[in-house]
Order: sequence, then C-alpha cells, then structure tokens
Amino acid sequence: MNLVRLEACIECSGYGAQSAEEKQRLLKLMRNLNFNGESGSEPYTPTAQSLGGVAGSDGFYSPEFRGDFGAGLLDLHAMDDTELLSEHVVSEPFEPSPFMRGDTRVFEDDFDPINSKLESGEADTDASISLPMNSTRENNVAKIKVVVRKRPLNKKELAKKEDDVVTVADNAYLTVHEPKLKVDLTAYVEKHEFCFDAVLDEHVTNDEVYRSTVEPIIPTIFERTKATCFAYGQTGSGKTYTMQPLPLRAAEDLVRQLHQPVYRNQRFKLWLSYFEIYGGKLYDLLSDRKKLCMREDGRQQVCIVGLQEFEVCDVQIVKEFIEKGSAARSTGSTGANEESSRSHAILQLAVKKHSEVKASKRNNDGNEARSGKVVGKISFIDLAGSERGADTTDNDRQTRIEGAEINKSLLALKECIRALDNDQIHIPFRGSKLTEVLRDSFVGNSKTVMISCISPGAGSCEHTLNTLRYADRVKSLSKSGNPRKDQVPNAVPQTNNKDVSSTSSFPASSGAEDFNDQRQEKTMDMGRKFVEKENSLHSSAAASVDKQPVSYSSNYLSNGRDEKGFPSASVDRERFEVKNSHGDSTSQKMNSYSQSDTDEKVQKVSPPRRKGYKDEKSERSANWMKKDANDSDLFTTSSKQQSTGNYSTLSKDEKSERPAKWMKRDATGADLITTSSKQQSTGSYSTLSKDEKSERPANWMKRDANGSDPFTTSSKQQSTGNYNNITTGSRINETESSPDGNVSAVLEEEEALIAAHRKEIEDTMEIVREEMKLLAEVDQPGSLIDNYVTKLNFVLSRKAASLVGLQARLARFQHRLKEQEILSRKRVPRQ
Ligand SMILES: Nc1ncnc2c1ncn2[C@@H]1O[C@H](COP(=O)(O)OP(=O)(O)OP(=O)(O)O)[C@@H](O)[C@H]1O
Repeated sequence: MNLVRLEACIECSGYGAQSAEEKQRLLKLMRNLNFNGESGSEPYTPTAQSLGGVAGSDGFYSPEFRGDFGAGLLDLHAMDDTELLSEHVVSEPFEPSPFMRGDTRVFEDDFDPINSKLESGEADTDASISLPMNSTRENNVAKIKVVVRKRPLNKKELAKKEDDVVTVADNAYLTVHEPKLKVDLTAYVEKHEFCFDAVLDEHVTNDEVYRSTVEPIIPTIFERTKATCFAYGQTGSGKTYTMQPLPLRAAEDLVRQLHQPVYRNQRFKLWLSYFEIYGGKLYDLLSDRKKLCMREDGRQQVCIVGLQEFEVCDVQIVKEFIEKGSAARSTGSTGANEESSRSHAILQLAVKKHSEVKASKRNNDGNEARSGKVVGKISFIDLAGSERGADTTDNDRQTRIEGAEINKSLLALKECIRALDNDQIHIPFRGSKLTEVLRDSFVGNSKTVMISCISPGAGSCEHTLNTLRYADRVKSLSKSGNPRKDQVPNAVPQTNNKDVSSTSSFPASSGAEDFNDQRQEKTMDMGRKFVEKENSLHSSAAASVDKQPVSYSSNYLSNGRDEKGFPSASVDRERFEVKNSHGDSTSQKMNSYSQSDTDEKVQKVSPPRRKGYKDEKSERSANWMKKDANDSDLFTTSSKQQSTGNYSTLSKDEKSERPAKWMKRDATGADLITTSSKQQSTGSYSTLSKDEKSERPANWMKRDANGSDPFTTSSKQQSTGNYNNITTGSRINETESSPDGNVSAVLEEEEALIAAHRKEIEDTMEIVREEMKLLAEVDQPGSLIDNYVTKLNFVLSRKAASLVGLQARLARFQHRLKEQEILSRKRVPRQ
C-alpha cells in the first residue's frame, strides 16, 4: 500500500518533473526500500519512554513498555533504506558549521530526500530539508584507527615491585622491553617496537582518550555511518575503565547535535541499547539479563529478538543506563582482575529519524523505536579479556571454555575488520556471534576504532606483546595501513637497534614466541625473496645487455615498495617489531639488507663466475643460472625464466631448440607444475660446463642450508605446504583436548593461509608478466605460433595449479573453522 502511495507521490512531487529515466530510478529505489515498517519481518521494539524521558528511570523498565514477546525485535539492519542509497562522497572543503542547509548537490546525492519527504507526508513541500553532509570530514576520519592505551602500574604490580616495561614516544611509538634469560641464566632485555595511529600513555585521561578516538567519528553518525569502537586487551588492562566513559561522552555530543534545529525539525532521536554476548549467547543488560535471540530475516538481516531500545535525550539517563547495564554484566575473578568481564558488552547508540505522523500514531501502541529509520549508529564494545586462560589461576574448565569462545570471536572480529578495510565483498561475519551481531557495522559506511589496552608490568609482558601484535595485524594488514608506520625504521633511533643487536646471541625462544618468530622469519623471507626476485628480474634483463651484477633495491627496502610501487605489507610489518631471538633483529636485518650487507647478500645468491665459455649459448646458460640463483623463489617453475625476456634475444637455433625441450618435457607426461623446477634445473644442469656442474649443487646446498632457499620450485612450495600441514596437523593433535589449543591451531592455519595467499598473488603477478611477454613475442613478425601455444599452455597450467592449491588450503581452513565452531558449541554448557 505504501509503495503505491510512494509511487504516486513521486509522480505528483517535484520529482515528477524530472526525466523519465530519473523517475524510473527513483521508483526502483522505492521498491527496494522497506518503508512501511509494517511487514512481518520488521522488528518490533516497544518504546521505553516518550520524549522527555527524564522523568525517572523507573519508567524505562516498567513492564507496560514491553511487548508480549518480552520486548521485541531490534532490526540491526534498519539501515537498509540508507544502504541502497548512493555511497557517493562529495569532496568539499570542511566547513566549521556542518549543519548548513541548502547544498542541493549533497541533498540529491547523499541524503534520502524522497524518503524523508514521503515519510512525513511532505512530498510536495519542504524540499530544503536535508542532512548536510560533510564528506571531507568523513574522509578525514580513518576507516580503521588503532590506538593503544597503557595503564599505570596497579597496586598489585607495585607491591610486587614489577618494572614498567612499556615506554611511549611521540604519542605514536612504543617499545616493550621484555626481560629475558639466556640459557646461562644471564638476564637481558629484548626490545619490541611498535607504531600505531596513536599511543596514549598512563598519564592520558579518559577525556583525552575520547577526543582522540570517538569524537572525530560523531559527526559522521549523522551521515549514515555505522561506527564501532572496541577495546581489546588482556584482563585487567583497562578495557572497561577506558570504554565506560566513552558512550556517555558520545551521547553528550550526539544529544547536542540533535538539538540543532535541522535535526530537531526532522525528528531525529537517539536510542540506546545494551546487551552482552556470553558463551555465545545474548543477554539484554537493560532488561534483567533477559535472554535474547538472534535471527536472520528473509533478507539475511540480523535481528535481535527481544532487545529493548530506549530513547535518550539526556546524558544523565545515558549514565543511569550504563550503570545499570554494567552492573548486570557477567563478571568473574581472574588472576589479573577481581572484577573481570567474561563477556563482550555491546552498547549501541543509534540516531533515528522519525516521521511525525507515524510517530504520533505509534506512540499509542508503544512502538516508536520501530518507526524510526536508522540514520547512523555507534557501537561500543567492551570485549572480554583476550588472554587465553593460560594463567594457572584461570585453569578451571568454565574459564577456559569462555576463553576459547572469546578467542574465537576475537579472531573472527579481526578477520572482519581486515576484510572491511580491504573492501572485500565477502565479510566473514558468521565467524562468531559477536561479528554476526555487528554485521551491519561491517557493511556500507563504516568506521572502526580499536583501542588496545595494555598493562605495563613486566609480569604481563607476554600478554602485552600478544595484544600489540593483534593490533598491529589489524592495522598493518589493512589496505589503508598506517602512513606513519612506514616511517618507523627511520624514526626509531639507531641506538635501539644497537641495543638490540648487542643482545644478539639469544637462546631460542619457546612456544608461541617461536611460532611468532617463525612467522616473522617466513614473512621476512618472503619480503626479501620478493626483493631478490624483483631485482633479479630487472637486473637479469639488464644483464643480458651490460652484465651488471644484481643489486638490491634500497628504495624498496626503505619504503616497503618496489620501484613499481608494489606494496609489501609483510615487509613493513616486520620492520616494526624487532625480534631478536635468532640473533638478528628484523629491523637490523632490513637495514643490513639495504645497506652494508648488500654485497654479501648478492654474493650469496649470485651465480659462480663462468670461465672459458664465450659463445652465445653458454653465455645464455650462465644467464639462466644467474636467474636461477637470484630469482628462483616465488616462481613455481624455473621455466618462467626461459619464457621471460631472454627468449626474444635467443639465436634462431636456440629458439627452435628451446620449445623442443619443453615439448619433450611435456611429452614425458611429467607434471609441469609440480616437477617442472626439478626438470628444469635438471635440463639446465645437463647443459652446464663441468665447473658449473660442480658448483651448482654446492649452491643449492648452501641455499638449503641457510634456510632462505630461494630455489622456489614447486617442490619447495609443496614441501612448504606439507610442512604447514604437518605442523598444523600435529599441533592440532597435540592440542585437540584443549579448547584454546584448537583456537591456536586455527590461528596458525590462518597464518599459513594468508602466507599462501600472498605467495599466490606473487606467483600470479609473475605469470601475468610472462603472459604479457608472450603476447609481445607473438606479435613480432615471424614468430612461431607453436612456441606461443606451448608456452601459453604451460603458463595457464601453472596459473590454474596455483589457484587450485590456494583453494584447497582455503577449504581446509574453512573446514577447520567449522570444526572449531562445532567443538566450542559442544563445550559451552547450556545456560
Ligand atoms: N588508565 C587507567 N588509569 C587508572 N586506573 C586504571 C586504568 N586502566 C585500568 N585501571 C584500573 O585497573 C583495574 C582493571 O581495569 P578494568 O576492569 O578496566 O580491566 P579490563 O581490561 O576491563 O579487565 P577484564 O577484561 O578482566 O574485564 C581497574 O581497577 C581500573 O580502575
């Protein structure tokens, strides 16, 4: 009925004067929108209080304001009306008064004037009512902001005379000084350096925290932004202390904005809800912990059945709600915090726009919240402690189960944020209840602020590092990254690195650290190999002309990008955290690559000098060798080298000889993907001089021995894959009995998947380069189509194999997640 009316309104309104095309567009939009709010799938939330709810908080909880169902449905996706609108952002200079009227361009593009007019029955009039958008400001607010907050040492820590091991510099950098012991029990300190969007030390007040985190987001809430602010960290690190004042401050600012005439006239209102996720279940903290249930409607939109929403127009009321809700939270005592939150608490402030006509109608049946369309909202999440129940005091079964559940949701949350920042189409929100609930915060206009809370005490060092690594991962793997971060290697004083290097002969670290170190080494290797590969590609092309030795790109190393601007997040990331347990810090390593050790590195990967052979053919072999040695990584087969540039410079004989060899390999039925490198090297080997033959294996050995085997044949890939599988598999077996062990296994598999994905991208890039070369070759006059066909076939097979490999790994990982979910469901006892 409404749709018909709306269509009629479009016809009659000023929009009717527009082009037929425009009209069609609007009608289509209308049909997609869910205006009526009366359909069965619409959430139902009885109003808590009409305007001016200052009249005592009792009224907010009185039963008459609750529906039969206990309360009703809150449609977390009441945003659908806005989501369908254009995401167009108008770049205009920031204006101090963001609430100006009359910018028709913004009006048309960004707000939903039709909706606004039709809902209020003002379709024909009042075209000036609009939400002024300040796109510039919105753009200025980062999509993801990662802030770290360090709390002061608490009484317990002071009593134990714990050292403060965290130092903060320039409000953006911090160093963790980890006390360690060598095998001979000599104490030493290992430094870990990090950089974030902001680092707030122990002297920073809650008010300042608000100003550097949430305040900049507030105006964007009126611009259809769904913002999420969450605190992450070990138990007792100050998450609740940090999060509790934020909604209050935010509400203060939101209420102030709502009093602006433009919003008041349009009946914008602020609504509050507060619930928690405990053991995978939802409880309403403002309704005597009533159990809630989450449902997906026909449009796959998440609704929380029964959740109470309260209109708030006064900060005092918000305060009362927060206090009431917080008192109802699930807490328990952990080793580090007597009042530890064992749940994720989510407080949502939603700005809704109400139609006057409908609102007055609905006031009678207590359904006002439902009648409003969400303009924007902000969710404050106080996450449960991030530690994995590893403390001896936390080893009871329930705590460990909670820990596993918490970890699962933290993992899922990280994945969603990452996907979100990378503008991925698929956001893995189904990974946990937490992310499912926050689903609408992961689509459309969204902003995320993560506040990582850390404890400064030496006794919390390991947890602090874990928190910082999680935060670093959220930030550094994101597309937007951290521009400041890129400057860190230069920004970090040299003395730090020296300090670190002075403690270079460290004992092997254990457990999780080992894994982290391995991961870092792996990533480092990848970054380095990529540099080597890139350079050898460039230099090998040059080498055929001027035979210059291969050199590293210091550019690449210094800014994390190669000359072509290809980013290397992994390289960036590795530069921040100085890991020293293997005797060479990461930053040091990177520095050494880019500076004094360049020659040494080049030597390590350079081919032996050839003597005596002067004819073109042997020179060609030398070039191949050179490439093999420098470049073999990242490429599943060395045939890449054959098919690249050099081919075009081959003599005619060679040209005809080459494809014959490839054909032969094809004809032997050998799997070019899995064995080609071996074959390739064998093939090359047979054409080598005696000297070369004896030198080659030595080089391979060397490469194998130093662990950075750039001889990245597919067999290496496979073995890497197998290694990952085996280690993960065995780890899983080892930890099968413990819930958090399973989570660790998932985390590790996740790392392996991501590494494989990176590798796949690099391989694909190489393959694309080859394909382009192939095309260039085939375009040359007199080119042989047979050669082209053979090589193309080969290249495409590799491409397919690379994808299939990654897909298989992905499927395994998905399977693992599923298993984990089932296990944790089994473990969590029914409430
Ligand atoms: N920045 C700070 N300044 C002063 N005191 C702080 C600060 N941060 C935390 N505290 C104090 O430390 C104690 C633990 O903080 P809080 O309860 O916020 O930790 P938490 O991270 O929420 O723990 P859990 O995950 O167990 O709930 C509290 O007594 C709190 O007052």
